[in-house]
Amino acid sequence: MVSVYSVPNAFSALECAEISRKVNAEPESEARLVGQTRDHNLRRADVVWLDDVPGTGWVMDRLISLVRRANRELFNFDLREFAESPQAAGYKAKDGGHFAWHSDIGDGPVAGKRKLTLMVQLSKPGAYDGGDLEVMPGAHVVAASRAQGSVTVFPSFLLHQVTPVTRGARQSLTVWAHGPAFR
Ligand SMILES: O=C(O)CCC(=O)C(=O)O
Ligand SMILES: [Fe+2]
Repeated sequence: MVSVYSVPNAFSALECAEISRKVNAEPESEARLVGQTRDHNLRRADVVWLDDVPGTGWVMDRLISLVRRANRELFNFDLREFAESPQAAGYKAKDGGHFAWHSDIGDGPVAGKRKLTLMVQLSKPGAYDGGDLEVMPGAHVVAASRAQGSVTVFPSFLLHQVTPVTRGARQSLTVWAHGPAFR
């Protein structure tokens, strides 16, 4: 069963650089978890919500068409909306950036409706060591492509992690598609 979908060059290097530049111009806040708590053992990252970044409407349009394509070609989930802003995350070696094993489906009214998770690699792979997004679709771990501009899509209930960044910094962009809760 294949349950991780990937698109190699969903964004060009130039587009990734433009997104990063715009995101980096905004004030970042420390990542909070579902329920608004902070737990550095679970996650250490700085986040910027894309909805707060001017001039990124085209990014959301692209993300929507990528999610639709992944859903049409592989998942066939009942998706209804994008109920949350995409989130740009920065994981820095100097801060011990990482995100331990978790599922994206939370208890809240919005996080409970997450069905697909889409991640864009904004950084060049040589900019950092570690920082691999690993997804567990079954007994084996699947590592997301590290290529800049690549997109990885997976069901939000799957366990996944970002291994600690040990050199440099990694930036990613994540968006969720929502629909009636799995049952
Ligand atoms: O940064 C990533 O690659 C994944 C982020 C993530 O898992 C999340 O925001 O829930
Ligand atoms: Fe996640």
